[in-house]
Amino acid sequence: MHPKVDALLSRFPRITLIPWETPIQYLPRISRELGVDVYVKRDDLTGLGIGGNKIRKLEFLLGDALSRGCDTVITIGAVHSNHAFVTALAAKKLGLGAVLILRGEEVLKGNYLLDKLMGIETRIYEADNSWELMKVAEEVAEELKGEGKKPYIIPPGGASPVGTLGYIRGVGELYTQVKKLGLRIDTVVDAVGSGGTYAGLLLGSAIVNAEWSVVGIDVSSATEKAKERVKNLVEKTKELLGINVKVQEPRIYDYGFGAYGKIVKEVAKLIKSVGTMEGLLLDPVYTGKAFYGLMDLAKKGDLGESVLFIHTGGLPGIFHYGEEMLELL
Ligand SMILES: Cc1ncc(COP(=O)(O)O)c(CNC2(C(=O)O)CC2)c1O
Repeated sequence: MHPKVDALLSRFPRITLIPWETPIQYLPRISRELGVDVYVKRDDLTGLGIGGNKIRKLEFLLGDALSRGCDTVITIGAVHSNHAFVTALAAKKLGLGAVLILRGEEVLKGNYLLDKLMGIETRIYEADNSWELMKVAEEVAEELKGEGKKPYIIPPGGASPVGTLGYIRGVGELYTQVKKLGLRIDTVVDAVGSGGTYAGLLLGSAIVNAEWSVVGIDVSSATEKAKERVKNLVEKTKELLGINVKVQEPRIYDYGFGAYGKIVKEVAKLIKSVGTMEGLLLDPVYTGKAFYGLMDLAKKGDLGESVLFIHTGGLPGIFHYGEEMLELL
């Protein structure tokens, strides 16, 4: 771990949910095809349940919940939400209750099937985006308080200053690994949903004074909103940390193909080719679109000679949308 990051984060409650460092993997065939060195930080292997990027945030969010004596976690997402499932699973692992506030059609596939298999309480609502359901989360919290419980609300994607600490710590781990391996990384690339991961990568990279640039791939085709959310998160997290470091402007590109969750042929084909070329599985909602953007930008020469992709997980998305993807191939 990075001493400066460690010192900065040591005063915040954190529960260890990731018992190891996730590996960095080189992709020889993709690199040869692109003429750019492509590495992957395997944060799909964070280990709890389906793994993924959210576990890093949950170490601080659930650490905070426990330090406040909370006993029930409430969070929000789409029915296929990776974040919602792993949040509830981690809560249960820690002996906490969990209520998921989900939006969209109940389909017993992927993460929603996992929600049910694990006996997680889910409540389904109609909403165009997860943030609209924060009001419902507050109502559910009041209901639980009425039952004598101590609820803890986690916003969509864990996109709060406390959640953002997760990827500041993640950058500390990544930077130390890159130095130890003697790698030179020009650009780090990650998918942008709620913006918490990207905000943590930006702020963490500034704290360790990393040489690389950080690029976000917007998977929802709502890039200006994503930039605003990221900027706001960076500023609020700097306040939480009591620091005033200069952070690069968010560099976010739209590869949402028109809408969040839209399953498209280009991405389905890319998932197949990356899977068969490198044995690496991407998902159609987040990492498949993000990797598509990485390859497109790399071909244009926009990412330098050496790129590192943060694989943020999302495997259940293949099982939620697999039949739709198959029809496109
Ligand atoms: C596999 C995967 N990769 C990247 C992201 C984007 O992360 P951020 O939300 O931190 O921007 C998600 C998010 N998922 C959300 C969810 O509800 O699952 C928060 C949207 C993700 O699941």
